[in-house]
Amino acid sequence: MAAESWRLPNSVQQLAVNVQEPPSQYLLREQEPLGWNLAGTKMPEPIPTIDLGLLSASSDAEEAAKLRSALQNWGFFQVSNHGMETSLMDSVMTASRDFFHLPIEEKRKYSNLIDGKHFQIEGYGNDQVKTQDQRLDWSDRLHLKVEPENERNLAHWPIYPKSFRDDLHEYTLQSKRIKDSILQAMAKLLEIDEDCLVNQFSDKALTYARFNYYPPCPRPDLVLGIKPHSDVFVLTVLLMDKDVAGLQVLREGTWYSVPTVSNYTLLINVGVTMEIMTNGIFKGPVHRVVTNAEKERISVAMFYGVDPEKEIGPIEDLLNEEQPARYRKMKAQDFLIAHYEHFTRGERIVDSLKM
Ligand SMILES: O=C(O)CCC(=O)C(=O)O
Ligand SMILES: [Fe+2]
Repeated sequence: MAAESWRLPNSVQQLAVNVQEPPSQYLLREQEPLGWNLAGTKMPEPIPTIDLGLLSASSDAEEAAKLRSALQNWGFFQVSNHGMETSLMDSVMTASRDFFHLPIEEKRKYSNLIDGKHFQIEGYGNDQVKTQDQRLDWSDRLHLKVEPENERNLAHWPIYPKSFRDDLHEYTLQSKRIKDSILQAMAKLLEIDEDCLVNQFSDKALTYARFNYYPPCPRPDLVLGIKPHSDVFVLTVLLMDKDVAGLQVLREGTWYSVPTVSNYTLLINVGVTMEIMTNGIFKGPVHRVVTNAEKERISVAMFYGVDPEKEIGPIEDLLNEEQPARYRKMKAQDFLIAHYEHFTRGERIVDSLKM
C-alpha cells in the first residue's frame, strides 16, 4: 500500500501509555454534529429496571408497562432477576480485564489486522481506519463471533486468561436465554405471536461478543471512547463496569449519562434491525461512550443479529393500510456492511432506509 504513515498503532491502550496528548485523529472536530459538551446530563429518572422473572412468568402488567415506557422513552432498560449467576458475571468481567492487561505481544496474537494491515471484523484492535480524516475512538476491543456455535473461529479466542473460553461459552448460553425472554415480552407488547421475534433468529443467526476496553484518557473533554452510534443488530445485552460510568444516551438533543449499577442488572438496548422489524415502533437509541482521566473502563456487549442471508424488513403482522411499511427491505449482510460504512462517518444507516 502507498505511504500510510498517518496510521496509528492498533491499540489505544498502548498509545495511552506513550502520549501526553491524544493525537489529533482522536479529538472532537469543530463542527461536531451532536455537540461538544461531553459532560452529560443527569437522567431525569433512573433507567427503568424490569424484573425479568416476573415479566416472563406471569405477564405482570406493571412490569410490561415499565418495559413499554422504557422502550418508548429510552430504547434502553435494565433487567434484574434474569437468572444469570452473579459469579458468572464477575468471572466474565475479570477475564475481560485480565485479557486487556496481558502484554501487547500476547494480545496481538488475536489482532483484527491480518499481516498488520487488512482489517477483519473479528479479533483484537479497534475500528477499521479507512481515511486519514476519520475520527478515532479511545478504546480497544476484542470482537468474537460466538454464534452459530459451529462458526466460532477459536483462533481469535484468547487462551489466557485460562477461564476465558469456558466463561464466554457459558455466558453466551445464559445471555441467549435472557434475550429470548425479552423478545417474547416485546412481542406481547406488540400484540403479535409471542414467538414471532424469537423466530426471526434461525440457527444461522449471528451473535457477536464485544469486549470494550477504555484506557484512561488525558483529555476526556475532547475525546470519545466510542463515537455516537446505534447498535446495528436486533438487540444488545450489555454488562457494564460496576465502578466506572461512561455510557451516554441521546434523547431529544440531550446526552444523558447512564449511571453505573452495582446490583448485577444487565443493560438491554434496541438495535436498528429491531427498529426496522417493528416498523419504527421500537427505536434503536443513539448512544456514545465518554472517557475518564484516571480510570480504565470495561464493558461486554452481546449483539444479537439474524442470519446474514435473511432479508430484513418490517414484520408483516405489524403492517396494514394505516401502518404501511416505513423501511425498505435489505439483505442483513448488505445492511451490516452499509452500517460499518456509515458508522465510520458518524452516520446512521437506518435513516437511509426510510421510505
Ligand atoms: O461501553 C458501553 O457502555 C457501551 C458500548 C457500546 O455502545 C457498544 O459496544 O456498542
Ligand atoms: Fe453501542
